[in-house]
Amino acid sequence: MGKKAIQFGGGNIGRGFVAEFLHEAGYEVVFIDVMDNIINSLQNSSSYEVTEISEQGESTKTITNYRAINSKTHEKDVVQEIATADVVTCAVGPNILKFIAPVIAKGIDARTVSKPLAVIACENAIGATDTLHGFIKEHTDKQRLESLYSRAQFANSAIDRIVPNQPPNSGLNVRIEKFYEWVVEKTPFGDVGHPDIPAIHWVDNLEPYIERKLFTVNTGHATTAYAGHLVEKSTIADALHDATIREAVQKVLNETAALIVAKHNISEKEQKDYVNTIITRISNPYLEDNVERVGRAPIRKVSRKERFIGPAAQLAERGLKFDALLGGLETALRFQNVPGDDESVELAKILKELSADDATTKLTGLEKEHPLYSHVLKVVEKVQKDSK
Ligand SMILES: NC(=O)c1ccc[n+]([C@@H]2O[C@H](COP(=O)([O-])OP(=O)(O)OC[C@H]3O[C@@H](n4cnc5c(N)ncnc54)[C@H](O)[C@@H]3O)[C@@H](O)[C@H]2O)c1
Ligand SMILES: O=P(O)(O)OC[C@@H](O)[C@@H](O)[C@H](O)[C@H](O)CO
Repeated sequence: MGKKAIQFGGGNIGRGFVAEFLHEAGYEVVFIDVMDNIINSLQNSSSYEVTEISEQGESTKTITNYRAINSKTHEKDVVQEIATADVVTCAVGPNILKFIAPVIAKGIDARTVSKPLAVIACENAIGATDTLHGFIKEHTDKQRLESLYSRAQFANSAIDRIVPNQPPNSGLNVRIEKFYEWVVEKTPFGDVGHPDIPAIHWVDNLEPYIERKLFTVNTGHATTAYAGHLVEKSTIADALHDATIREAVQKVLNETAALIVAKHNISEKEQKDYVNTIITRISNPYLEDNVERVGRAPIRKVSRKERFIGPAAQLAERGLKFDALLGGLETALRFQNVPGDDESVELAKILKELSADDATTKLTGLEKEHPLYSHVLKVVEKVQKDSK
């Protein structure tokens, strides 16, 4: 039998990144989603195209050998597919992991094949597979927990590729940047060995990779999006044309670079080159990436381990500068009531109804005695005052 991968999420990264590389590695890909239109389109087609865009031009790959199942209506089928698969990946968003865990737990429980399933969450979050793993354990019978690891192995990952929202009428086809990076922990696979997916860079310690990515690409991206949204820029590239925004982004990335260099044994020169590459990537006008997509879900983005508070807290602990990150946080807190973004509505409500102290704790999860707390509190107070 050929190799089979189950991909939760047939969205931009699911189709335009994970499935592309699973397909190239020889896997049949079974997409699992809850959106009828995506499932129907996948079921009614035998191929779609991934077009990679770079300054040098475009190149197109054709993705075939896939099926699709709606987990809302066909849960039993999903369980059967997982029971006989080699790999489960997902790109559904960090807040959705708790919803896909129950069916994955059932699928793992139903396995009879001797080789364990490889589970790799492909989300923008630190320890996303650990989070999914935790939910899967909650949905596994206590008597079966001890033997869980003979049925499945769990590895965290860091993924990097800009996939903007796709133009209407593009169907399943995806236009994305050519650059990509997919880094996955190899130690969880032990003697079994990791799956054979050539696009993956396997490492023993993921932390330097995920922190460097999240606190450079995503911190820079989010700073641009929130500042751009405030002055009504529509795309990330437009926002970065604004000298004030570009300077703010550069200052934020100087601060996160100080953390990356101090913590991860990465040289200043290497990090500087990385930052320059990232600014060039996110400035790519051909991607037409809008500020609302990049700023989406602001409550997630201002949380404890995420792109502003995550690095600022660590910088504060080390006695290093974090003022520019507080500026980025302030613009993030002003991303309120954006049409189509539920978290931006919830953010406005939290800032309106809670005291500054309660809002700071609820949004950032920072402990009151943390050296960053009083600084963030002032930012929250300022935004609350301006919102009245
Ligand atoms: N787009 C990018 O540039 C990019 C790059 C790197 C990482 N990521 C990360 O990848 C993840 C997905 O992002 P995206 O841009 O592809 O978003 P997307 O909205 O395009 O895709 C998410 C998909 O998940 C599906 N989904 C939602 N609930 C589900 C459920 N319960 N079961 C199965 N499917 C479900 C949605 O219907 C949608 O098709 C996020 O964590 C994001 O941070 C995105
Ligand atoms: O996907 P999010 O909402 O966590 O963040 C938005 C963008 O910054 C993100 O999708 C980037 O495009 C991506 O992380 C690039 O690798």
